[in-house]
Amino acid sequence: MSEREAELAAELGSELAVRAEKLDAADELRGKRDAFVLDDVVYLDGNSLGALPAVVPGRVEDVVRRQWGELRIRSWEESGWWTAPERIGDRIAPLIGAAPGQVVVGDSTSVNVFKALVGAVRMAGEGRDELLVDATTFPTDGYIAESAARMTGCALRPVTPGEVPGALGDRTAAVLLNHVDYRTGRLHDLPALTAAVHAAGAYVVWDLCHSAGALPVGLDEHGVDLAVGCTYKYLNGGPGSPAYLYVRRELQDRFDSPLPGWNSHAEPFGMRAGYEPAPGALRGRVGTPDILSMLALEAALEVWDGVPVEAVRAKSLALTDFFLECVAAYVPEGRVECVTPVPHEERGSQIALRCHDASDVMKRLVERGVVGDFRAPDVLRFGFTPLYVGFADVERAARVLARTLA
Ligand SMILES: Cc1ncc(COP(=O)(O)O)c(C=O)c1O
Ligand SMILES: Nc1ccccc1C(=O)C[C@H](N)C(=O)O
Repeated sequence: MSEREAELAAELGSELAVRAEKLDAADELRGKRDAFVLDDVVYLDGNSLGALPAVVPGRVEDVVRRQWGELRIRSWEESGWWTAPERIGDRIAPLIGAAPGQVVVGDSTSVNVFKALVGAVRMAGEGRDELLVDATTFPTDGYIAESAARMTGCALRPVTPGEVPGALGDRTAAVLLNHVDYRTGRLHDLPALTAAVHAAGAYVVWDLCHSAGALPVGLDEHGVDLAVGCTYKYLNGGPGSPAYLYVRRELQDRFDSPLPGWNSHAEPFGMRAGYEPAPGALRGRVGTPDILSMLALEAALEVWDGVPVEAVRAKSLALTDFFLECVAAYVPEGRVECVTPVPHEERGSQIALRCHDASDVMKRLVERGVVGDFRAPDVLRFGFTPLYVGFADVERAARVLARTLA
């Protein structure tokens, strides 16, 4: 770099740093950062594991020492343990555009994908023996779909989300899609794809792992049939926190879970030999809930009090726009290729940059205090959680990235 070039870069850098400061000062969500336990690392991996909300350790301590340690068995009732899956489901519901009574928390996302897909095929009924799955999906969804297809006697057709409308037909039973692609960060058109699946007389299952807590989903508004998602990314529930299952109210009576455990029985303590499903979202339950993780999640969700998802979306787009601008200013042209769509309506809350030495670059970035992640074979992934990431973080991340790529 010539002296003049270095001067220009420094000027540009200080201009962007000043802009970052102003953007942070004007940010309505700025105060939310204090609700999290953070250090001086720029944490851009909340799309893999959300940061720890400060309220969680104390709550978990109470659950362990008092609820478990002192109340013991009484806590199933007195501490609200038994009803936690539906209570916490109702806490998540507004974040994904669902009215109460349609979301139940429990099990992993993978297990809920299984329940939802097999449940969808069973609802579709005779003559519909084809299952479409997003060919670019996070692998677990593809594995589960393959097994669900085999078990239900369906043929599995992997297609890209864009190919779905053309692939639908009168044999399609169900379609499994991702709202935001885990690798590229592409946001798919949930309203249009849902409408297309319905026009073909089939059922749609949406995986919301990378959208819930980052952008409005509108499940009820768009008539989604079934949806699943994890709670450890933008919902900050903690490592391995339980996932959730949404079953649209009008379908609940017909939802025939392939995992009908005693927790979804109409009368669990009746200890009857025959299975009779509980009404409502409860039907999505299986066995005894994982109380420690579940109540940590419940505490974590308190950070959402008074936070509209629309404000989160607006900040998320501003953060990713600003990151793209800083990367364009600092990183030599051609060194990375952005694989995340630029139009807002096609972008989730992450930026994915492709470069041949991505694995190595991410290791060095982490050493320098900027934490994103690497996704094989060549993607640098940066997730922006609007509740705790600020604009100065974004500017610093792009600056350190440029230095690392040099
Ligand atoms: C889209 C998507 N689906 C599913 C999963 C994971 O499922 P599970 O919670 O069962 O590990 C992830 C990430 O872990 C994901 O990104
Ligand atoms: N659950 C995990 C456990 C360990 C490491 C990563 C994850 C992830 O969630 C990865 C994420 N789903 C992704 O989009 O890559």
